[in-house]
Amino acid sequence: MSISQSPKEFSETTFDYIVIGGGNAGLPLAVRLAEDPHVKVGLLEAGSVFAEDDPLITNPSMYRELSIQVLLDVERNEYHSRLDGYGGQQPSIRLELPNRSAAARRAAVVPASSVRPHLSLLSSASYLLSKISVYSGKGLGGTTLLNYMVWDRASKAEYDSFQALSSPPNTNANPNPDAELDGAQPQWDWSSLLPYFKKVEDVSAEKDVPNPFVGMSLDGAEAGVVENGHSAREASGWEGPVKLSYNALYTDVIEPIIKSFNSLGVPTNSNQFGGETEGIKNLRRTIDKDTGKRIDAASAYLKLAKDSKNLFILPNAVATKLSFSPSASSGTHTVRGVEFTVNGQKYEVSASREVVLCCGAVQTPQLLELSGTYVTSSLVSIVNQFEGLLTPPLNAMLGIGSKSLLTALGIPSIVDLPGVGENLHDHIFVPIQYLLRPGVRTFDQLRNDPAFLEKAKAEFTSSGQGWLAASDTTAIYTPLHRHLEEAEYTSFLDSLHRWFAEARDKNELSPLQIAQYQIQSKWLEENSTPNLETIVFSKGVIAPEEGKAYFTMLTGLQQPFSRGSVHIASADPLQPPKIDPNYLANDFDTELLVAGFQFMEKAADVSYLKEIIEAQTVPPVPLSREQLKGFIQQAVSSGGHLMGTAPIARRDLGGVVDNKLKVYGTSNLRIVDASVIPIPIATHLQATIYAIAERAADMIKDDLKHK
Ligand SMILES: Cc1cc2nc3c(=O)[nH]c(=O)nc-3n(C[C@H](O)[C@H](O)[C@H](O)COP(=O)(O)OP(=O)(O)OC[C@H]3O[C@@H](n4cnc5c(N)ncnc54)[C@H](O)[C@@H]3O)c2cc1C
Repeated sequence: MSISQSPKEFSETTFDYIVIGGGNAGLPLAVRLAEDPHVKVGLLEAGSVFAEDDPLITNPSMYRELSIQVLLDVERNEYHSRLDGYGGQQPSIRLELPNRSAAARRAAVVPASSVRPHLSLLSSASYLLSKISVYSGKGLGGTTLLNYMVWDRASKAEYDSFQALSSPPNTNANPNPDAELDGAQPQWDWSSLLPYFKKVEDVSAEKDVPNPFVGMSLDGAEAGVVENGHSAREASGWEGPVKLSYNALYTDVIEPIIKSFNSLGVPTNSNQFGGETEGIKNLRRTIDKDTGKRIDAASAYLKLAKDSKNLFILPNAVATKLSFSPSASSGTHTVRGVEFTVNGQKYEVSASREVVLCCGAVQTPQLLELSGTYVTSSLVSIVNQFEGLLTPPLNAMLGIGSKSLLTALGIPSIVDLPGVGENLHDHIFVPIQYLLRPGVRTFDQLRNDPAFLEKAKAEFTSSGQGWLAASDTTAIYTPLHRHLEEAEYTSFLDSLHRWFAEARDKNELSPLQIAQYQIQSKWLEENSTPNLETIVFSKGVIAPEEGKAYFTMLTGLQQPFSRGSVHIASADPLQPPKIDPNYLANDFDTELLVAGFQFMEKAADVSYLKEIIEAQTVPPVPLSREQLKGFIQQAVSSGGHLMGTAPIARRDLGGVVDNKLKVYGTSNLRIVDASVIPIPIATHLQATIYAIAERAADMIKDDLKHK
């Protein structure tokens, strides 16, 4: 493998495969493709390569700073400015939400009088700001360089839904999953992804150490341990590149939290990787147990390629366009090369087989919409001598995406794919925070007690262990029916169905939204997937006072009904696209968050938690249902899980890629990243994206075998 410093040399190489974006998906994909010594793989990455021991990346405690940055949207620090994928090359993207405007805040139902006395306490809280920031990582490793390192999977039902959206109507799933290796359209479901989840993972750190989660050792009847599908051992991978470990230290709030949620009927899930994900989960982490350091896509995968002679990585290179040649016979377009810039200088590089877009859910649709010209610019300069004779001119900018949207920007669309940049969804969160009674041990100790912090630093430096290697890993995944009384639940479903029928009849929903609704409403009815996640932070997150300890919970909507979009705002590839997250556009999303929030309040009222709580600090006063809706509008923040903008789905539904991840209307352009996830799934995304990348590598290799 070579990490090239010469864009010229890189551009003069003809690669078999060019991968654009060296993140969570792109880097693993490039490394796996280069396992075939007969092909040449080029990887373009917009960001830089971080040193293996850069503490900014590797020290897990840095994520605590990040969590405050992202969830509360306070000023950006060095951590962000060096890594932010939407900043740097691209100006930072801060979302203006109409419902967060000053006017809306004034009109919000939380009475001003109840907020004002606490204003200083809340001054950095996101719900007093009118913008939400969304982030992604920029650098070899992508967002795995800065994410919170938690590792989980969605449920079987959620992955199975990919198949329902991507297979032709009225056909059963491919009865023989092996058939896909003989050129048939592959399946996208739990069974076909499971081997790839396992291929990525290395859980060998768990070999001799039982899961130390306090929930596992609580009284069995109380914990109500879920036994399901595969055994925990069978469902996990033991030899993959991504080393995983369980947290070794738990704060004093974790046991009361588990007991409180258990007593509300939520079981502890001892086998969250087996396909059923409801319950209290102790999430794994991408942390090497021996060194205490973060494992990102670069630290995990580059070592696999260290001896390869056919993988060429060019950092600090922003891909700006693709060049195509039209195919008269089939009507499909073939990508010939990629234009990129390094330090403002333009270059082009050719791909003889395929180009794969792995730029994440925001920049992948941007590149599609700006996808380039019919031929490379060198050829254009020759052709330009005949300017005026050719219609349309060969150097005209072309795009892949909605014809009407692109035409409005003066860009002819070569493949009319209205789904490009649509279907944006995210997980969104709302906080509640409690001040704890004196003596309760939380991560606040690191903030409040300098001697404790020094001791923790020394321990981390000498052994990679201790409180600086520890993190919060408790998450509670629940289906809606756990949150509501039977009558409330039935009435929620009834009004949801009524809304759907009306919206469909008024043509307010896209074909994809209609298909997704059938799936998401079934999940709600059958309780087959969790709909809400509660994340626990054992510390004060929102303006904590000196010397005091807190715990914070965030309720997170996992399967929203609202859909946003990402589209180019200009034909300049270096300008950021416009992200419209459209959070809470659908009232049922607010209703679901109300149910999630009230469940957190209910848990805090159970004796185990009640005993250790001194006061609720955020929101500062108990809220009525109507006030709570206003608070949600103001306090909601992004979970950083943007996905779905180039979904695997049938073309007639608005899909952008087929089951082989190929962009419709092209012969050799694929997408492999968060944008292909077609429907919201209740999980943090990185494990799923690694698995999709591993699978994509096998598909591409297999296609080459059958050529
Ligand atoms: C703050 C935060 C915390 C998170 N925490 C977790 C967590 O704890 N667990 C979890 O599972 N998930 C988490 N996620 C989500 C998860 O990390 C991301 O969804 C996932 O990593 C995205 O993977 P990707 O391959 O789609 O994109 P990325 O990993 O972002 O990769 C895209 C790459 O493409 C590059 N690129 C973009 N445009 C161009 C271009 N034009 N030319 C060249 N290169 C380009 C970028 O620089 C980047 O390296 C978190 C996300 C955020 C933002």
